[in-house]
Amino acid sequence: VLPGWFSEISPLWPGEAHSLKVEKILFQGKSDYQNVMVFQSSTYGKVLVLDGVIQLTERDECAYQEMIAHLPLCSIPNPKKVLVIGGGDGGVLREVSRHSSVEQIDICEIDKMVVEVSKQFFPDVAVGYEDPRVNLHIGDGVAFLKNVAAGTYDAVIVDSSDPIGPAQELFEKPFFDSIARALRPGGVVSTQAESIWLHMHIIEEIVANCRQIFKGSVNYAWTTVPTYPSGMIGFMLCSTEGPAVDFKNPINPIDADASHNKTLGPMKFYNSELHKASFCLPSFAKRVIESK
Ligand SMILES: NCCCCCc1nc2ccccc2[nH]1
Repeated sequence: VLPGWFSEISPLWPGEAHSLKVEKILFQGKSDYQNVMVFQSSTYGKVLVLDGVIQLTERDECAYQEMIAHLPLCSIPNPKKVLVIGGGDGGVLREVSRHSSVEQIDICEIDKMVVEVSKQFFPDVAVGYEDPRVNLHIGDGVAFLKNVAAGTYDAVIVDSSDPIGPAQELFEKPFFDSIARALRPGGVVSTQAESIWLHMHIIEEIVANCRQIFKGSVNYAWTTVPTYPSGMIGFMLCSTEGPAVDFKNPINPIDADASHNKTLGPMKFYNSELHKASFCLPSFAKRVIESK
């Protein structure tokens, strides 16, 4: 049989669809929250798809996981307590574990099937769960944050899917309020913040909410992910009132010699020059994001 093609048709990117050549479908399931599929692509390794939307491929996941984790953690001295909302594939955990100052990594993922499927088909991504500092909570991030004592975390990373489906609430103001409350003064948050090519209106709203809630700094950074429509995705990087955080100046380099970095191997994407460059925006985005 001729291998088929997977085309990513979604209301999130009307009129366009990125396609990948399929060698073999490895898993198809329906969890309590979404459809889950894994396929072997011809040129991007294995691919994780949730409700028809590509979440990661083995070939380019590094560009997303490394940036969403190191942009916040390399911007503050000595991060100790980190919370990941979403990120059930374990890739953000892998990257957070590279920071030897970190003592506790809590993760709250709503869909158990994503964790199990990642451990089965994406061992180099799910390796993050093997770190002894990781505590996995299966549940809704909104509810989880309500039970967190104020000022608990140095950093919160929201590795969500998109505002259509289970992650919808993770893009709304009350959720950002609960993050600000959970962070210490001068604490930082990094969230998946869509594409400036496709979602400028969503980003405009997110930025307006963040400016009301995070009284430290509010920045938008971006990375290039070939298998995401428009070839890129961005992040909100915000800090709460307190010790100033200059996201554009990475003050906390990763200890490359730390033991966990020896087992994980070198980073494939992030470096401090790219850290600085990732906050440079095209004019059409700058005038919306930096004026709000
Ligand atoms: N944790 C996975 C990150 C989000 C994956 C889904 C996705 N893919 C996208 C492509 C362009 C803009 C927003 C997108 N959102």
